[in-house]
Amino acid sequence: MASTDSPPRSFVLASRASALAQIQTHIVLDALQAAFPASTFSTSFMSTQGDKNQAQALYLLGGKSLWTKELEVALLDGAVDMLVHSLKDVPTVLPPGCAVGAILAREDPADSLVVKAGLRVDGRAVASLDDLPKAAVVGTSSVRRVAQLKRKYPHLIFKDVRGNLNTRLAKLDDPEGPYAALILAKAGLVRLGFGARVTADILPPTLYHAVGQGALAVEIRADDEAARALCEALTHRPTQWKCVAERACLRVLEGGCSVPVGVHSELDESGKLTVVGTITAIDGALHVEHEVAGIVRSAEEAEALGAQLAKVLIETGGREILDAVTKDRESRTAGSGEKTDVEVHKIEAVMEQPGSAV
Ligand SMILES: NCc1[nH]cc(CCC(=O)O)c1CC(=O)O
Repeated sequence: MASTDSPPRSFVLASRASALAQIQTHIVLDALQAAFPASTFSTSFMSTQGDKNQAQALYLLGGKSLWTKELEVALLDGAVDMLVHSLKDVPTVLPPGCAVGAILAREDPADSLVVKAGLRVDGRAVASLDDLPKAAVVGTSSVRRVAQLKRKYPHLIFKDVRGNLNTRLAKLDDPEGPYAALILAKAGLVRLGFGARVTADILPPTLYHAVGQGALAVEIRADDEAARALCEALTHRPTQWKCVAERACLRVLEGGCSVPVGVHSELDESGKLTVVGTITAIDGALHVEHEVAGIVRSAEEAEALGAQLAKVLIETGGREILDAVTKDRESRTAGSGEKTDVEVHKIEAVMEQPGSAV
């Protein structure tokens, strides 16, 4: 436990090296520095498995910790003290010794349509997905988005697009490139200063966003009480309750960022939390959707509500959809697991060190 007379500590904040990750880390650093002027904060940026493997479809990479593993190794080693993540990239089960310390106020969690610069169809600007012609190519690397959008737009072609946000926008606007539009998280575009590129939001019931989308999380060592106390001050309670409910739902569904689970949450002034969850088959043919609501007074109660939503989804057809998704992925990745094995060994080595687990 940090006592009040212990010398102010310095904390190293770490994240991926992408432009978005660096901006997000500075958002957290500025908030910490303002709230705790006696402590010092610095940054460290590194690339992750998700950054390194840009060729393979995210869905087939399949791992739940693509964006977090290398960072967690550095955290548990004590090389860094706080990891800044997009919450939606944080697996619902963390390695032993790691904990979510803070969840900051959420940006708009919506998914947005971004149309190719200057694109016109029949002489008119494109204002929504409804304006795109048959066989137009829409770029997104999220199975959740593809699965849901195939239901309403079976005539469009959904094509994987990888790379950081700047790269994706360059691929979109390339006059020789195949994409008529991309679907991207609005929060990332806004934080990078590309908010003006948003053509339209794609909202429920057309598209439910990812669990945790739009929120920033700070991951800490579970036994670092000083870091935990600092993080407590950054946490935005309404965002935290919505997001822990969404994450509890996904945890029960045994999913990761690459399964077609969508959500939408609302918390009103009376403390009533409403969470809608969806599971959609990869081809869009099957879809289950449910809503739960209840008064919540703590993160634990929010978590219980999210877990209850998952149970209803599983019982009403979700189980069959998730099993089919798993089978599909296994059949497409058979014999190509080497990269993942290497990373797993690395993290196990760290977790075996005495004192790194709680
Ligand atoms: N790894 C993808 C990812 N992780 C977080 C964001 C955007 C920011 C957020 O959702 O908080 C994105 C980009 C996207 O989905 O378009």
